[in-house]
Amino acid sequence: MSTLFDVLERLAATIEARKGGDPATSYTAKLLNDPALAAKKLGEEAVETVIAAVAQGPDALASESADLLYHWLVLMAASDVSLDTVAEKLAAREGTSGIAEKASRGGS
Ligand SMILES: N=c1c2ncn([C@@H]3O[C@H](COP(=O)(O)OP(=O)(O)OP(=O)(O)O)[C@@H](O)[C@H]3O)c2ncn1[C@@H]1O[C@H](COP(=O)(O)O)[C@@H](O)[C@H]1O
Repeated sequence: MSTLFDVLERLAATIEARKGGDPATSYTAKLLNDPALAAKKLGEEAVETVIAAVAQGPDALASESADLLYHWLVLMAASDVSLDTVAEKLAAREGTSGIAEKASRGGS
């Protein structure tokens, strides 16, 4: 069975390969050609994920999460943000509690 990480890696490669593709035959290419549309779709999928979490149950939440991750990967590609850069940001935060980090910014 593929892990989430395996699937995301394959999906990211598929998305990358759609750059310059035909928007008439590839939904991914359509979004890659229009980063604002990709961002709008990600926002919609985020809202749908929240609704699934609070009102639709685990299976719907899993499906909406898959939509969310796909659209997030497309937005990263459309905006030329490498996944390695996101990984660096997360790695730099490892071991730092969100509560401590917020307090260091004067939050409560
Ligand atoms: N994982 C996905 C994936 N998840 C969701 N979607 C599409 O995302 C679109 C938007 O989802 P919505 O829930 O908003 O559906 P909708 O209401 O019909 O969309 P709108 O009318 O609002 O635009 C739908 O058309 C889904 O089919 C995806 N489209 C593609 N992929 C992957 O990307 C690959 C390449 O796709 P193409 O570039 O289209 O060949 C595919 O083989 C898949 O692996």
